[in-house]
Amino acid sequence: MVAPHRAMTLTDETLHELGWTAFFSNQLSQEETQACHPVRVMTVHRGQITVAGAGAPFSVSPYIPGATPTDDHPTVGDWLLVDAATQQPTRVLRRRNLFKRRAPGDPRREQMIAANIDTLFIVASCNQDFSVARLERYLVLAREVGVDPVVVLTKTDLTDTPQDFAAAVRAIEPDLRVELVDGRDPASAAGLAAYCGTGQTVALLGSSGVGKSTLVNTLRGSDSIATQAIRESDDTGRHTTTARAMHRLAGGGWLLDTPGMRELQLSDATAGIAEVFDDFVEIAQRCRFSDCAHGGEPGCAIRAAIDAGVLTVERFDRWRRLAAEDSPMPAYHGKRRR
Ligand SMILES: Nc1nc2c(ncn2[C@@H]2O[C@H](COP(=O)(O)OP(=O)(O)OP(=O)(O)O)[C@@H](O)[C@H]2O)c(=O)[nH]1
Ligand SMILES: [Zn+2]
Repeated sequence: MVAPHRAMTLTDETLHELGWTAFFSNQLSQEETQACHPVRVMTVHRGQITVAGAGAPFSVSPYIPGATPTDDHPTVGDWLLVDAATQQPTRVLRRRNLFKRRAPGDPRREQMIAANIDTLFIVASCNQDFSVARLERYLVLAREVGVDPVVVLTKTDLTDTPQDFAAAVRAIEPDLRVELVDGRDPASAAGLAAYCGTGQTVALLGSSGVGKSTLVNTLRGSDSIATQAIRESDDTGRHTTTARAMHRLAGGGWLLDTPGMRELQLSDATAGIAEVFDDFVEIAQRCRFSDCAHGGEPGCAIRAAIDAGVLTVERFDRWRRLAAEDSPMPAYHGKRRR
């Protein structure tokens, strides 16, 4: 029994490196444990997905028989069960979290972007582009999706007072994790290694120019984006080169980076807003009128709290703006719908 046991251990290690945990293995029935292999989706590209498991990466069909809601189909970062005999995917395992966006050109349709991310780096820079309001929006999104956020403040070399920026972030939420980095300097970015260990999956979000690509290159070390294309056969047997979505990091973790992830916008985020502004939500419950607009109605607990210095008027304005954007009324969205 020695040899099979050793083989088993090796397999487990490989899956562990890919991010396999009890959360996923607990979902397998005894039958599935015997008949299927778990694999992680590395790339989704033109009707083909590339997966990695115990063994070399290979391509499988993205079509799962009987999977009707769109969400039952695989996206990047997913764990998928593949039938050992037929190599056909049988089902997507329940996700820890799922990033979606409105499909470009059809806002009623949702598109899956990425799944099973352990840590979301919300990137902002220590310069005039820094905006608490924008960070709050990204935090709301992180809460909504159910992913752990870490705020990464870049360009610390361009300011004498990086701690002031960090303090402004902590004022949003006292327990928020904040990392200060010069994104171009590997030694400075070393503080991020704690989130990028074996089997850990991270993703980055942030506005244009804050230093996301710079950070990605630093985290990946010598393993630049250009060297991580994978070759796969398309339907006609020709070889095509596909940009990978899951990038191996020096510390053993994974960076999930797709164009969709970078372009993510805040959409419906009611739950997330309530969590980031839980102090406001709680106090608003004490307003005399349940539909209080906090605009000067009698018995408004929010106004009273602002007057008493318990809540700041700046955060109140941001809360109101986010809540308005989140409203189902098109007029609040600031863009016309046809
Ligand atoms: N001084 C300094 N410059 C930085 C730092 N991080 C990034 N930069 C510079 O800022 C500029 C923008 O960085 P990018 O990494 O391209 O930013 P990005 O977020 O990927 O931008 P998009 O691709 O537009 O989304 C580049 O000129 C970088 O060299 C930093 O920590 N310090
Ligand atoms: Zn009120």
